[in-house]
Amino acid sequence: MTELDLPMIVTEIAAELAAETERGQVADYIPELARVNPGQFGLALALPDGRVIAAGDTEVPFSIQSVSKVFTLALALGRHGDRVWERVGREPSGDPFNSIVQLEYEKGRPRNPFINAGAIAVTDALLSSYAPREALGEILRFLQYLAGDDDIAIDPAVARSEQETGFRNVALANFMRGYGVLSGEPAKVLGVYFHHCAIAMSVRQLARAGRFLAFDGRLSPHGPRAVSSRMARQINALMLTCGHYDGSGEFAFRVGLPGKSGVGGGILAVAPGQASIGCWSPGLNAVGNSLLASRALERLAERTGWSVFTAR
Ligand SMILES: NC(=O)CC[C@H](N)C(=O)O
Repeated sequence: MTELDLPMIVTEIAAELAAETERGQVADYIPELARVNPGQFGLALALPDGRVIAAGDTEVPFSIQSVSKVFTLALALGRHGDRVWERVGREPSGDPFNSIVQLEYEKGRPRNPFINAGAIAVTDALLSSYAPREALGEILRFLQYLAGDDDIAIDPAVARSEQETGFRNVALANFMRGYGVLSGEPAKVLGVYFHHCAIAMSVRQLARAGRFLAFDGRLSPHGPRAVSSRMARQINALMLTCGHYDGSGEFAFRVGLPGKSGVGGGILAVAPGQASIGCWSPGLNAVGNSLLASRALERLAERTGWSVFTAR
């Protein structure tokens, strides 16, 4: 097989998407996110040899929002192992990320760790080992370690904005507390949840932070281990089946790689053995996933041949 010209592929995709006029809608239910300029686009690939290939707005920090759920899940699994699954399931929900409807039928146990209810339950699990401030410190340190970059922080304006308007998340947390699925006080759990969603990172940092998922739990194929290979495999499976909420089937069909989106417009995608991919464009499609980042990843998968469904 001929060697892929990744710098050219990445540059071309970034140029094509910068020129798009239809860019989706920025999330406006979190007022601070409504102010983000939808004209931005960035794509970064972290490769097995340590190189990062990037184009577009590669250094602009954006709100990672639900992409943070991948990292809190990894931390909670590392801390509590399979006991995490006592409070959250592993099935796609087929419902929007902030839906409450299944919770009543299913006795307050969220379908998976990537919908809001599930991620709030995972944050609650973390709080059985850490005080709120400590938990946020652990999450940030974990991301800094994974990305090899200390310059990753919480955006306080986004956290505040969400704290002031996150009524639906308050409902989800109280509902789960009513069923005993949350053990902590809802306000405390939500405080940590809102703050980890408000972490800001660039696509370069995100691509580097996701390397452990592309390389069997290690930061590079023969590098230091961050999580077990079993855990990396399991998180990838959940990203593929649940990472885009009720758009997960469509993303798997079009892109064919595990991915996790956030309403800030970011997507972390994983091409096992090949690359960890950070992509960002703030405008969202109808189900709350980045319109142009999804499109970019579809083109990247087509042009590289990367897919978890293809023999290589
Ligand atoms: N899909 C998302 O990124 C949602 C996360 C956001 N912080 C919320 O709770 O609504």
